[in-house]
Amino acid sequence: MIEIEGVSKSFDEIQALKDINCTVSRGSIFGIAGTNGAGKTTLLKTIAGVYKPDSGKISIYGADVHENISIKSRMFFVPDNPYFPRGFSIIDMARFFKGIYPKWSQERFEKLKSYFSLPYKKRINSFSKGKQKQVAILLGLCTMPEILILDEPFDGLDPVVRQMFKKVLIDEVAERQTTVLISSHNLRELEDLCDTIAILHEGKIVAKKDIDDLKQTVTKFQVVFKKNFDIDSLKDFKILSYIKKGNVEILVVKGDRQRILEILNKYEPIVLDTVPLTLEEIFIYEMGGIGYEVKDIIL
Ligand SMILES: Nc1ncnc2c1ncn2[C@@H]1O[C@H](COP(=O)(O)OP(=O)(O)OP(=O)(O)O)[C@@H](O)[C@H]1O
Repeated sequence: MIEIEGVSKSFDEIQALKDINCTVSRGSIFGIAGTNGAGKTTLLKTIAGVYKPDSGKISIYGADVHENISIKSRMFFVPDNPYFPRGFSIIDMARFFKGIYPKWSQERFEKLKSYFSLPYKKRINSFSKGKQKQVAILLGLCTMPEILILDEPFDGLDPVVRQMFKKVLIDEVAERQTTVLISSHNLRELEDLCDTIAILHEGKIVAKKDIDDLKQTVTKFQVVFKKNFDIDSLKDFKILSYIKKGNVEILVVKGDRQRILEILNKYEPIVLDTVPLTLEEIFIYEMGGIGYEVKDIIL
């Protein structure tokens, strides 16, 4: 539903986005990870129609998003530093948004209000950065968007509130099929929330993965074999890492776990452990093969 085709964007001599191609399907939570300056904000602002790409295009529901008011009215963008008019409280903002967003839900506002403890009648500009971000996300949810774009939403939120927002977002997608795009400089932050994660580095998408698929297909095995193990017996699989430490062999292999276990069992292992991998480790192994210094890209 969101089609990004050959998008590039420069600011003077800085090329912030370089030929980005990607599709985001409806009802998915799509994460964009990358270090400071990778191009995350530029990509999100281009998707939100704030920036016009220098080349390429972004289509949402088949139409170009830039200067398209009808599409923009179906999305909500929470920037890294949300802006609130001077002197406005959350209640004032709710009243203001009710007037400009046709699908504003007062019912949802009341529900979220009882859930998130915030000073609803105080000036938002006096709030901490984390609290201002909470307000922006909360108000964004009440506009009942079809597409919710969140730039570094968890930055500055304490762990309890972060978990609460993650739950609200997951419920939102499950109930309303909202498409959510989230950026973060921390891959771990996106791990338990996103269906798909793209890693942006120096303006390019250097990896894009379906999370469930990844977790199922990449396994780490720690084995002590009785018989001499021949790594060639796994030639039908992609070996992402193979290390031998004394008599312990550590393999990270992509492919059907059951079939791999059958092969390893032929060497009569004395010890055979399958170790769950974090998403970060999977990306490191996967991208190691294409020569990126992943540790520098994902924090
Ligand atoms: N309005 C602008 N004018 C000039 N350069 C810009 C502008 N916006 C972004 N850039 C540059 O484009 C590059 C990508 O910036 P962007 O803000 O998109 O990265 P980011 O991944 O969101 O970084 P961060 O995590 O620090 O917010 C950077 O080199 C940045 O300096």
